[in-house]
Amino acid sequence: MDWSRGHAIGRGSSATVSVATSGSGDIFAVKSIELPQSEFLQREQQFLSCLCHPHVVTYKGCDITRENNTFMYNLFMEYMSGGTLSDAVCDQGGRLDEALMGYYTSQILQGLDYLHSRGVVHCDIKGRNVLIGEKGAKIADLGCAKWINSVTGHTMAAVPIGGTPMFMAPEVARGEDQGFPADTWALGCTVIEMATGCPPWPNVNNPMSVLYRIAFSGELPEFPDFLSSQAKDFLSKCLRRDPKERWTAKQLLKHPFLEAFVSPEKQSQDITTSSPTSILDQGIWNSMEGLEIPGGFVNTNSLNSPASRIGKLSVESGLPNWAKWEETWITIRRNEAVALCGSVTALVGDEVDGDDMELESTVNVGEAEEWISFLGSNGSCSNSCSNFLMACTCVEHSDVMSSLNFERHKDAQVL
Ligand SMILES: Nc1ncnc2c1ncn2[C@@H]1O[C@H](COP(=O)(O)OP(=O)(O)OP(=O)(O)O)[C@@H](O)[C@H]1O
Repeated sequence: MDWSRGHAIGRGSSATVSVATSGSGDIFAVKSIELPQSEFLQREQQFLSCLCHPHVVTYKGCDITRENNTFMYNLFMEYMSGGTLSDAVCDQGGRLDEALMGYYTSQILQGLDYLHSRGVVHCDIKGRNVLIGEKGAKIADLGCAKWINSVTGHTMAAVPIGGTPMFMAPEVARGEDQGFPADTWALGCTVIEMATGCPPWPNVNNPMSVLYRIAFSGELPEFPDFLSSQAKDFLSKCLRRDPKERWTAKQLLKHPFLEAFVSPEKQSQDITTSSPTSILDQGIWNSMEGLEIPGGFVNTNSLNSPASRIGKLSVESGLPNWAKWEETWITIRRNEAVALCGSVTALVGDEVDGDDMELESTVNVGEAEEWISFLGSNGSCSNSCSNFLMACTCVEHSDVMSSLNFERHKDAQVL
């Protein structure tokens, strides 16, 4: 396909996303990375290319280009003009109206139900991986996704655990399993993000403590007080520590919190709405005006009210922006995990030879000390993968990427 790259619209931990135009004038999004580092993007391509659903971002092809003497791997997708769900929350003053939360939640769930019915676990559901477009929310970024064997219920290959620590389910944080229920947990966390503009564990600023808390504390994220009882009940069905007790996407679609948004007639009401070009377009709100929801009706005036604008300004003017903070976290990828696992084992083992000391000195010293004291108080890293997960997620992305030589450690074994 003949196409040209436009300006960058987003950057993730692995790739850059730009607007692009085809020879025939169609606009789409292209996610690109240098070919030698494109393993994860190619993985995403393998998933996206066999999926097709109104609430999963649409695949449009892929190619390899040569730009400035560099080979680039490019993945084409539909362009989602409204940005991410996290951006939408921020734009609305750091908190979405409950009706809008229900609207987006039902759409994410429809996408999730489809993925699960095709044997795919997304593994990284969060506001930043949900994109907003003309017809509402679509699930994006399948870079961490996995196939589940429908007979055994386990992943098809021994794929290491991935995702974003704040949104990880307890069994994932412990390194035990990452199946469909892990997506349900992450969805519950995303609902909290929509309701509060904050991460599900807002008062913990040490990533290692967050993972420890998720894995072993027995606690649940706090449900926002101001939510309706139906919204809280919905959260209680997503956020159950035992994955077997969590509701499936199909069950959740029937929950009263979402009733107004997923019944066939309301769905067709959604589909026949005019097509706003972004989350800020009045059309999307107008289409929901007066829509009956549990506990009342959608009042879209509140979305553009002075209170909402002041809220937005207050966020812009310096209240904590957790999304920015979150950018410093690692999304655990296979190679990084293998490399870091080796590193952490070396750090906590008693056989710290010269080589390992050299490695230790490349890690942020304060955090390395935290690893050691944490791992020291929780047994040897070699007992399970979970401790390594905690350790590697406590390192800031920039520190790790710039200082650790992954090549050197790629032969380290996942324990
Ligand atoms: N189809 C799209 N349309 C519009 N913007 C997009 C699209 N895909 C991605 N973006 C933007 O690019 C950003 C990065 O995309 P994405 O999350 O897929 O990259 P990534 O490298 O996989 O990120 P991560 O750090 O989550 O692994 C998104 O947060 C979003 O702002």
